[in-house]
Amino acid sequence: MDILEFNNVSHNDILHNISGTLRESKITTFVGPSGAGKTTCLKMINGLLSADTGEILYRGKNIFDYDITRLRKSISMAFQSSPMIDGTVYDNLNLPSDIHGETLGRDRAAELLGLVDLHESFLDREVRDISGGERSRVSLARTCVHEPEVLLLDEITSSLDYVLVREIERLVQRMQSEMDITVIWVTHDLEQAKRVSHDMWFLRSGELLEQGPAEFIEKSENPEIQAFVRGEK
Ligand SMILES: Nc1ncnc2c1ncn2[C@@H]1O[C@H](COP(=O)(O)OP(=O)(O)OP(=O)(O)O)[C@@H](O)[C@H]1O
Repeated sequence: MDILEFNNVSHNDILHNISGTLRESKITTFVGPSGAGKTTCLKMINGLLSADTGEILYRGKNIFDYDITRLRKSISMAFQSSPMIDGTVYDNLNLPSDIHGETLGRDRAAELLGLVDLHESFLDREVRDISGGERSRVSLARTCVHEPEVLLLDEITSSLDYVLVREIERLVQRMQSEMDITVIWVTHDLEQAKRVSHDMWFLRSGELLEQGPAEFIEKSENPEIQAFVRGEK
């Protein structure tokens, strides 16, 4: 079943008539060369950017017909380089609640760390003292505070070395299946996309050239996609 649908979505000069669907409880990666519009598409899904024309449907309803606060609880986003505030891991996990005038319980915070295989003793660690891999885990835990249905991930492994990249990929795959959530993951790394994707969207110059089960990327007859797969663009 499709959980999200783009209908002829355009945004400034960046996206042009994007129409496509995203399946529920799957990992879909947005791939394509730099400047293709991958991050812009992602930001449109939770209303950080709006369409000039066209619409995005979430469970059949225009995303702007939802209360934006509730939408962002259901559709949560983790950013490149895992931005954090100064303070402890707990302070950072508490941020999404704090924004809504709530406070995250310590037990729930410890549970969230468990989800990403970090011991609860991390709650009182200063974020400036934790490693890059731990930081990525905390960032992922933070996206889960409000038990989202959809996780939007923007290049979350780009600053990590290869071993950590694989660890985070396995963690996201496990989170996806254990929590039965939908993951939409922007990556410029085709090998990563091939490892983690059920489905892919291939974007280039603000257009969605092809979409579907991940295998299409190897079989596509589109010369632009073939060139990308060969590493030429
Ligand atoms: N706020 C903005 N104002 C003007 N142009 C923008 C803005 N944000 C993005 N762009 C442009 O839109 C295009 C698409 O950007 P976007 O970040 O969505 O691409 P991307 O596929 O995620 O690229 P990358 O892999 O390099 O991050 C780029 O040419 C970028 O310079």
